[in-house]
Amino acid sequence: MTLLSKNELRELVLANPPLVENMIDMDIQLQPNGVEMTLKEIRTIEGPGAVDFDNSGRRLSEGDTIEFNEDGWIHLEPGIYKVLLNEIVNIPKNLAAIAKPRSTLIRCGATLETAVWDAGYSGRSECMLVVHNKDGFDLKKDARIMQLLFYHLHTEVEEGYSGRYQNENI
Ligand SMILES: O=c1ccn([C@H]2C[C@H](O)[C@@H](COP(=O)(O)OP(=O)(O)OP(=O)(O)O)O2)c(=O)[nH]1
Repeated sequence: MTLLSKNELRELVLANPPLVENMIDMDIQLQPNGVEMTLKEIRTIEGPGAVDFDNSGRRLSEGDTIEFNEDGWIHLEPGIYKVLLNEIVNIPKNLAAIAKPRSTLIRCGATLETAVWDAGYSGRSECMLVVHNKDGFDLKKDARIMQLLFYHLHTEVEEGYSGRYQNENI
């Protein structure tokens, strides 16, 4: 696997379908080693989820949207939250991606928990925000919160992602 850098990312963002669409400002969000993703919405995570082997007993936790104030900010007390991103990603069959929070979050005692973006997935993704700081953390709508890192696969997958979250939130 090799990590894509800025010029390759720009080409793929300008392709059809775009690797990442609905960016606020491509010039700011395209970074040397990845694409910065921004905050659309924050929700609570409520009720027990469930997961098993064959997904027959899978149950997702629920949650409510937390509103931004009139200046576009949210103050979050310590805890866990679901984060919805503004951007829609379209991962081709020869790439996969992983994400990391911006170090600014880490430096403030907050972080994001993320999984793997599969070859062939399209959608507006969701992650978990964890606020560890006892005094909480403030976030503004559209904040750049995480970096998505795209990797070339040694071999393209024959069948792309076709799970439950395909085309989610779009
Ligand atoms: O932090 C992440 C990481 C990935 N994704 C997207 C891209 C990924 O391709 C898709 C599905 O993720 P995963 O394969 O981990 O889901 P699953 O729990 O295994 O469910 P399924 O088997 O239905 O895909 O969700 C997110 O929304 N958030």
